[in-house]
Amino acid sequence: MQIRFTKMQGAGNDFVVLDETQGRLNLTPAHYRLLADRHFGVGADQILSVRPAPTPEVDFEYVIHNADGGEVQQCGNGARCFARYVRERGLTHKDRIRVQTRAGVITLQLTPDGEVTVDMGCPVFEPARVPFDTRGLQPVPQGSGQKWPLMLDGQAQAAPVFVSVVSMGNPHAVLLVEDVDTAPVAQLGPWIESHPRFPERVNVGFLQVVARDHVRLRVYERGVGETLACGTGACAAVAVGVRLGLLDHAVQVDTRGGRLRIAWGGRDADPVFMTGPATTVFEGQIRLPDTL
Ligand SMILES: N[C@@H](CCC[C@H](N)C(=O)O)C(=O)O
Repeated sequence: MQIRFTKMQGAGNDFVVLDETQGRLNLTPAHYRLLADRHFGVGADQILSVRPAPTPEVDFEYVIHNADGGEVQQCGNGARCFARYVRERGLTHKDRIRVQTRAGVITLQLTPDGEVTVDMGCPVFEPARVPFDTRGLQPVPQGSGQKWPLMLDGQAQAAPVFVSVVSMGNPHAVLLVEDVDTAPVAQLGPWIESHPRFPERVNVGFLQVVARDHVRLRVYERGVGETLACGTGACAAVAVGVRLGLLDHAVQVDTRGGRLRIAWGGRDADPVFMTGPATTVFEGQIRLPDTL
């Protein structure tokens, strides 16, 4: 089969976007892996599918697959690209778009300067809902937050790594580091991503606090590896930083691929707002095997 796609990026987190508003393409996990493959396919961190609204309360359904072919609940940088995509293709004329994700409904607002602000919903810190298995662990309190000691079984490192856990619809573990440039992202990222205490695996954020309103962040994403930016990772890192008493409520997040602005009021019922860029890179067609 031959399918049309649009390549997009938000702060360097890149996507293949597929229009399924006129009918499902019926792709398998192997098809998503091939689309994401940077040598044999188009190349992307995630594949985003635009589907018709499943209920009258929303405008579209937003379906996300990681480069490893697995379907996931949420993607922040992708949400901004989704908003630009549906507007650029004339699928809606609205500036404020509500979409159904596997993690619930989120609202995307196109701003006059071409950026997109997303209401990403409320962070959830309850470990069981991340999910994170705390059995036998003693948390270290800090501010109104917690850090959990994580032993990396079978590794030379004897001391625990301390992580804060939070769900932004998808699971995140956040570690504080002195300097993201020298942080052991390639070593610790995959160990923590697949640590048995995270039954659904986890996205791993390495957070450097520069000032109360400015951080630097690298994220080792579940199902992908390190990406140039992770929108939900930025929301998770700022929410954790606020809870630990390290950050104010509006924070500039510098990633390797660009800058995001995150605002969170600090209470359980406060949603996190993420603002940043979204760009169309090119459009094309790709031939995929019918069965894969
Ligand atoms: N790049 C994303 C997150 C995509 C999903 C993530 N890898 C997961 O498995 O939960 C973002 O911008 O939020």
